[in-house]
Amino acid sequence: MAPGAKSAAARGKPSKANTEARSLKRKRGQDDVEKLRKAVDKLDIKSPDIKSFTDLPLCSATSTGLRASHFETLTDVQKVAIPLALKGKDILGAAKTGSGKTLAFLVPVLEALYRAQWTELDGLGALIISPTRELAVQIFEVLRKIGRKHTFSAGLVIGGKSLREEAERLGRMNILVCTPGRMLQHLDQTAGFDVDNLQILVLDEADRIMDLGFQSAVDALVDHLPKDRQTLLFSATQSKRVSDLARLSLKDPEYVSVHEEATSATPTNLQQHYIVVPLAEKLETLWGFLRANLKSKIIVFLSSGKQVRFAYESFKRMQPGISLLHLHGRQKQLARLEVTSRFGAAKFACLFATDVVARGVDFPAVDWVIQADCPEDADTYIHRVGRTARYESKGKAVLFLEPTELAFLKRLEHKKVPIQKVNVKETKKKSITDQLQSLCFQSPDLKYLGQKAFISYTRSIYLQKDKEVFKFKKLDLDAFAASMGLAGAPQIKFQKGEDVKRLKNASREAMSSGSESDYEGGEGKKSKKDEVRTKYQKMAERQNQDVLSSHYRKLLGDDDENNNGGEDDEQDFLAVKRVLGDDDLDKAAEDGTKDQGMPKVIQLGKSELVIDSNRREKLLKSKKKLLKFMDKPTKLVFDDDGNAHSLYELQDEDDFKQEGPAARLREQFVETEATKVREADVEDKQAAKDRRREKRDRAKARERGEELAQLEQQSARLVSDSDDDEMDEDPLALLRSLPMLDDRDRDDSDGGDDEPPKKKAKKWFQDDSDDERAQLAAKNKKKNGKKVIEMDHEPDNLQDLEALATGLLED
Ligand SMILES: Nc1ncnc2c1ncn2[C@@H]1O[C@H](COP(=O)(O)OP(=O)(O)OP(=O)(O)O)[C@@H](O)[C@H]1O
Repeated sequence: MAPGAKSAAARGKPSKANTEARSLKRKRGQDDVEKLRKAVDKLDIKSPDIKSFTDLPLCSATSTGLRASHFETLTDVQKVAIPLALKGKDILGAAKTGSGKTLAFLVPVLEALYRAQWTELDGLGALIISPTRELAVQIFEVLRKIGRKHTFSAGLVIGGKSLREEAERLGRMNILVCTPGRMLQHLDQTAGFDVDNLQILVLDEADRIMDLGFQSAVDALVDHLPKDRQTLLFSATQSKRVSDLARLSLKDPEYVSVHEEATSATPTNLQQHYIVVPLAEKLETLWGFLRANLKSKIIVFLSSGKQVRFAYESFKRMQPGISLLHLHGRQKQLARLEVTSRFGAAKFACLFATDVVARGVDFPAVDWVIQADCPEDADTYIHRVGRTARYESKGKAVLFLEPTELAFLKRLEHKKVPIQKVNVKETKKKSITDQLQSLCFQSPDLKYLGQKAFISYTRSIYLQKDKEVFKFKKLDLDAFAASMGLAGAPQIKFQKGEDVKRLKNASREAMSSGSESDYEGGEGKKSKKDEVRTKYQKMAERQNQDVLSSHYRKLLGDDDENNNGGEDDEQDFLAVKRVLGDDDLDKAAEDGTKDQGMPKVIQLGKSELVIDSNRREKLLKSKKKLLKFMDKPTKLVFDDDGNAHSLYELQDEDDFKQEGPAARLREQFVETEATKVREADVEDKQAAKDRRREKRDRAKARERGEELAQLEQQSARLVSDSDDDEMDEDPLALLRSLPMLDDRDRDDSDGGDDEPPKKKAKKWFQDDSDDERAQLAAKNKKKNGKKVIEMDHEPDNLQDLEALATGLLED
């Protein structure tokens, strides 16, 4: 490059050569786009020659990205869906799990924007919606890989960051991958976020997104989007419901169902089995399975987050010899992402999960999918087992069926799911009930988790729609509770009219009741993050955790519930109340209320003291302080036999009559009581007199001390005024200088000006009113560090004064 050109570039001014090069490039780009458009128009979508990505009219950026990501051969669904989508058709795509649907929509997205020569200034061109954050992250990663040579900006909108932080970037994005709730929140609240140019809308796991749980969010979201756009819907279990198509304003959609004719709805390289396991043997069967497959990568699906937590926590403590992970919708986003990436990278591991990863998530090389809890329907079954045997790999799946759930096999058959029965080897069976029992005994946390897991499982069964499969009444709940290590089956009550799917879909924020939020339907709701709540308040708020909640709310004094009238009963799933007797007080004080699982309630007389904070816990250590919480004491008298009686008791009427006429008895009673009062009065007066005398004597003694203090001050002053040498020479000089009684008397009578004589004189004759002053003086004395010499009489002669002076000097 010429020096001149270099300096021009350095100054930021494009050189003539550069400008020419750029316009040439643009021209070539336009030519390319034009060629591509023509090639797409000419593309025969039914051509058997379309086998690999190179057979498709794709721009070089996309082709390079695909090649660099090692994607060459097209999968069945890609062969059919990509050409149609390139031609701008709306698509309803259905293909088996792991068959490559992600690329079937990502490639057309990149191509559509490329051909439209989309730039940053054009705003949002494509929106891809996923039901879960995990899946959204995964789609975004694939997009980044294959789109690496494109210049489009792409973003992930799944929450987790502040709305404002996300909003700042939204305006600059060309492609967004999002979950419905969060996206809707932005569309509603982010000023200047313009989606009017949107070219393509994609719904992955479309049947799920069109489902009840997302209905309102998706409808509202679609309302914001322009009608004139291309729409692509994909799922392994696609529905062709006309109502759904109308909701999304699809225009003559092409139905791509490459495996419709297949004999099985699940991948052919997937082996599927079921075992019949009574509910009470489920955990030990699972344990036995894990112990027998330590060198495997396993996903265990359970029906609720609470069960996931219980299975994970209890198995972890029992150390099966395989690394355990757990994932459910109530975990924080960061933890969820960390678990997915850890499990993805692991060679051997077991992941306990809810349906949060049932759909779409592409963990590599999963060997086993265990469905320890029967899924709610056959579609969920298909998606769950689809986490293994993906693309061309093999996989195995086992479904645990309770003997009462065998009707589920019919549902599977109807959906063309080939499944075979197997039995667990007797030698592999091993009870873990004792271990779980002792674990629950040792750890109240685990026990509490177990109770919650028990309730959430039974509740989910009760709420299932398919009553032919899920027969709540036939379950042996006591045996189930025992198998979890619980001492008894927690008491449960169900709310009428609950819908299991609705509960499951509702977000964590939306449901104060705390049901699982495995999908991201309503995450746009306002969070209560800013409120500071205690652990017990949080426990109380989780109504749907079913255990103890209403009880805690009552303990916390929340009157709302008490005002609910009839609702009270409905919400009172289980009432567990720990009331400690007085005997427990010391014990509780000793252990400092170690049981952190629940607040303690101490019965104090008729009232209850709730120990729900550290401050109150400390209270336990002071019985004195506890007294203030007690009712007023009742005075009792004890008879000779040691029986307690209240102070006044009615006498037996017959006994009373035998004692004589009532009037006489009354007179007698009045007389004896009056005598008692008179005697007591005399005693009281005497006692009062004695007290006064004692007080006077004490005051006198203090007064004398005061006087001595005065003397000391005087002597001290004298000492300081006199010459030190002189003192050394004549120690009696001080003594001689002491004021003599006669002098004072004289001063008194004379009313001389030198000293305040009255004050001085008074010191030896103290009355009650002088008490305070005397005390003050005594205090001053002590401050000066001098000893107060107490005399029981006035120093009325020289000896006394000598004694006083000696005392002072000695000091
Ligand atoms: N053309 C291809 N060549 C090689 N591998 C591919 C191809 N297309 C997809 N794959 C791989 O197949 C796996 C499954 O793909 P993908 O996740 O898109 O499946 P899916 O149909 O969306 O599954 P699900 O229904 O579970 O969501 C991925 O690991 C992906 O990388």
